[in-house]
Amino acid sequence: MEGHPLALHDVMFIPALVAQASDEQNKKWLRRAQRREIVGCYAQTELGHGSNLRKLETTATYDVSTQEFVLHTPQITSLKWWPGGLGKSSNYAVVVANMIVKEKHLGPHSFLVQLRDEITHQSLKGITVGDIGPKLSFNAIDNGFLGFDNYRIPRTNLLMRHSRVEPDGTYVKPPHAKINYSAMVRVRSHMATGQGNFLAQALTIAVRYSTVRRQGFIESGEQEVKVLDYQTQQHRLFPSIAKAYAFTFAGYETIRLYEQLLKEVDTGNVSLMADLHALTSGLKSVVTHQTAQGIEQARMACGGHGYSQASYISEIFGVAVGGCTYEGENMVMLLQLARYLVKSVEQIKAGESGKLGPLVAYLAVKVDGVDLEKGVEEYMKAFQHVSRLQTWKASEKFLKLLKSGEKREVAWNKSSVELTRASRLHTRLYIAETFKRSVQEVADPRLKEVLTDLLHLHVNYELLDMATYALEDGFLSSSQLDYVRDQLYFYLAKIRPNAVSLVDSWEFSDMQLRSVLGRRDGNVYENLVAWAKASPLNKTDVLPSVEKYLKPMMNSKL
Ligand SMILES: CCCCCCCCCCCCCCC/C=C/C(=O)SCCNC(=O)CCNC(=O)[C@H](O)C(C)(C)COP(=O)(O)OP(=O)(O)OC[C@H]1O[C@@H](n2cnc3c(N)ncnc32)[C@H](O)[C@@H]1OP(=O)(O)O
Ligand SMILES: Cc1cc2nc3c(=O)[nH]c(=O)nc-3n(C[C@H](O)[C@H](O)[C@H](O)COP(=O)(O)OP(=O)(O)OC[C@H]3O[C@@H](n4cnc5c(N)ncnc54)[C@H](O)[C@@H]3O)c2cc1C
Repeated sequence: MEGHPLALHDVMFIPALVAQASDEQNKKWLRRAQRREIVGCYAQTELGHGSNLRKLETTATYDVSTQEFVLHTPQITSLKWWPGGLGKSSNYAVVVANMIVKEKHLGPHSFLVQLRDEITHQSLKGITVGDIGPKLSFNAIDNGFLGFDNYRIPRTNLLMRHSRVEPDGTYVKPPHAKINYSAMVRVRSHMATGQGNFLAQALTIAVRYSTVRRQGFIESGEQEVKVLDYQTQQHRLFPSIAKAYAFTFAGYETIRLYEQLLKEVDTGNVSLMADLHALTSGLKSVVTHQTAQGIEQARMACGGHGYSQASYISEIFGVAVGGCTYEGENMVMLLQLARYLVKSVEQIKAGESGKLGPLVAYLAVKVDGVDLEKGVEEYMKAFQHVSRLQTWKASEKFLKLLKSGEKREVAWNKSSVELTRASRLHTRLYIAETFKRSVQEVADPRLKEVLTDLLHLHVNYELLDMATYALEDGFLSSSQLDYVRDQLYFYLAKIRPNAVSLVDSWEFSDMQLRSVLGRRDGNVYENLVAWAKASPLNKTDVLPSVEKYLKPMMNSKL
């Protein structure tokens, strides 16, 4: 859970080689990396810049006389800062640097760079490298810093699957300007399943514990109830169970799309890139934010014991919440999706709705109302409506400012809160639709019934959560919202008997969960006592600090 020093080797270093190195280069490097003869990381972010990649300061200047690139970090803010596994473990890195050839700045490109001696592991001359120190979490990963002092690498270490620099310095452009960002798109494509998994772990702990913990009464005179029987507890946990499933389904789809993209790019077809970038930018942002919220609710649902490290939920939270920042800060990524949404609106206004991709086609189709009692399809129409409403509103605001003479960037900034709202709603629609499609495809009727209950819970919870948008233009009436509320409570109660099976179906072992509260056998109290007794403070009855500090204080006559 805390990560491990080779995580980035598998998650980004190897995928960057696969996607960006040529076949010839990979004959040299990939097999060695896969056999872990060399250990690598992905070094892009700098002390001064992470989000704005065009302003990365590390330069790779081509020296035609020696056919080498000279890597250099000219000032303190140019140091690479944050890359996982960089500090101590890696001896190689895929380094993203601004490439300069014949004095022309050609933007960020990826290079394979050796950092440490393969035998002694000592850092090489011209390289400064180390660990950035303790973090909120993820402390088993050595996130690092890296500086270059005119460090030379061969020309052939530029990853050349899509763009090339010939020996004489001729630059061959990639088929798409952002193709070098593929390692990030890959991780973003995997994040929905990864985050769904974090959420699932926290929920397994909280749901299991909630069937062990008894506190208070629902009907007087009865035995104290399992806290999971309280409607508030169910409302705290069950919508997140639905989300963990929904995120996993959405993630399967984006992983498949990424694999498809890789194949298409190899045949020169880059048409999927913009769609996948927009989709994964929104998805990573919404999923990480909602996962962090869901995990924190799971912790609070465990009361005081949730705050103990014995719950392990705080560690899961610390790791998961990092996802709101890494692979693109969430606001920045929501604004990337917003660019795509605004462009879609501009297309519709220009009478080109036919050109819209399938995920945004709904933006052109107005619906006057819905009959929610007819089922999930009507909820989808309601989600489409609120997303369309907000997307148009935000886009119109931006376009109006533009028309009034504001500079594009200023108009964008003044509309950005509204734009991020549109991106979230669009992404939540996508999550609901993939959830619906995935449940429809389930063959086993008993499984399908339980998942359908979760889907119903999800759509009711979501619609209620975005109700202000739907009420704003009278699309939904307050009596329709009463219906949604009733449905929500109905499904909370319906899911209760299956709640433990739903979390057990994720099959986390006790070793994986590392939680005293979430133990499969339910023996929470005995093990909490044993866990407390094992605390380092309990190794001796009287601590040395008693003689050193407490006694002098207690005996002082002052
Ligand atoms: C098994 C798999 C993994 C499982 C993961 C599960 C979790 C498990 C945990 C494991 C360990 C944890 C790992 C943590 C690892 C973390 C790694 C990192 O964080 S790496 C660094 C990540 N950094 C970023 O994400 C930086 C964010 N910034 C950007 O991406 C860009 O700067 C930007 C997109 C914000 C802007 O880019 P820029 O070049 O400046 O764009 P322009 O303004 O010039 O142009 C915008 C234009 O380009 C299009 N665009 C941008 N990016 C892409 C892309 N990737 N693909 C396609 N198109 C792209 C964009 O849409 C715009 O198009 P336009 O038509 O002009 O609107
Ligand atoms: C756990 C962890 C692991 C990481 N691993 C790696 C790794 O392996 N390799 C690597 O290269 N990097 C890694 N990073 C770095 C990470 O990718 C960056 O921190 C991230 O992309 C955010 O960039 P930043 O730090 O520059 O944030 P900033 O951009 O400085 O964000 C600060 C604030 O400014 C806002 N902001 C910035 N730009 C805009 C804008 N255009 N519009 C509106 N608001 C804006 C943001 O929303 C945010 O609120 C890791 C980070 C973490 C936390």
